[in-house]
Amino acid sequence: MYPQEDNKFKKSCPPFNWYIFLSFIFSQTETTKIKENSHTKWRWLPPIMNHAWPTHPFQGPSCQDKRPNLSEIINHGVPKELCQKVLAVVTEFFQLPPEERAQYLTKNHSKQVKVFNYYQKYDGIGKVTMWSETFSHPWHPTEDFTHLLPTNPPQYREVFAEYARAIGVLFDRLLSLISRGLGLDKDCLKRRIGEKPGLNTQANYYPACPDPELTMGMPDHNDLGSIAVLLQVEGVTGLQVIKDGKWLTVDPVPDAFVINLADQTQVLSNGKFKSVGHRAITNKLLPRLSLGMFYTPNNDTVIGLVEDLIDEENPPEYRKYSFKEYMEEFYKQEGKRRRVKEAFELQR
Ligand SMILES: O=C(O)CCC(=O)C(=O)O
Ligand SMILES: [Fe+2]
Repeated sequence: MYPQEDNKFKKSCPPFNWYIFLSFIFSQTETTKIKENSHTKWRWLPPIMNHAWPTHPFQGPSCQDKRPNLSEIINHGVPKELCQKVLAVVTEFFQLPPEERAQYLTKNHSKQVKVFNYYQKYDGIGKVTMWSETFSHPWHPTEDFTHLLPTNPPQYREVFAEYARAIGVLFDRLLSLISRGLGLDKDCLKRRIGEKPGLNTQANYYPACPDPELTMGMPDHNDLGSIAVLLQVEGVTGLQVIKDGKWLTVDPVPDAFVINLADQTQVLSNGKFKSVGHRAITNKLLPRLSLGMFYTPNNDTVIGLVEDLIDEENPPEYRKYSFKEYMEEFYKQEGKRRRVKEAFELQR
């Protein structure tokens, strides 16, 4: 697998010096803060997904989640220059002429490399469409899909492969930290997420929006897999997290990754770690780019309780399911604020 193979990268990492400096970070205000960003050359580009202009104001979805789990980490070992390079190359991709990006446009989710929007149908916000465009593809094993990735921008394949190797190392560290945080052996979570995990990236591009009140970048959701490592461009906010029923803005911190705990971590930890409810809003002045890397079980993996976490005081909260069942439930809930893991909760 990627991390073990990549000794060259490991040697270049700083010591394993984790500093989770903002656990449960929440900014003090829900106001979107926008700073001019001199490093990123943005130009306005209408999203190819959203031709229809929304006709009534966005109401804001409600969410009951009380204890989100989101952190920003620094000293993560992924070189700053590499993060900047990958953001630059993905930005360039979104700045290609729409016809060029449109070759990847699809509603078929079984496609490996695709431009799409998961949330175009969404109850509760009426006719409002999402003001975003997402480019998704696997990030490992590279030899299986690199030939499908864009050749324009020309550096895309090479930069992405280098970034994917570095993030592979990071995922191993995170999974082992979370396992140890649960009092389990360091490989436990990775083992439970299973062989041949789905390793996909999602680059989300949110063009500047003439009236952000009328639409959403990405609606309220929880990530599906185990954890997500999210890189945001500096200087443009958009990510929000729900806490005690309030949306709070997560300002990008220089050189930091946002780490979202996702649904499978909540289930496997029997509710000890919470999957975070989050969304992205748009702004009037600047486009925004975020790049998520995901680590997800494959369809055959059975997600079930970890015996060491269960006792009289902590009875199992979820029934066993295959990830295929979980994804069927996910697609069944299209158009709603998806609450997929809730469908597998055991009734008391
Ligand atoms: O743009 C963001 O910050 C959020 C992206 C996100 O939540 C996702 O890709 O699942
Ligand atoms: Fe997400």
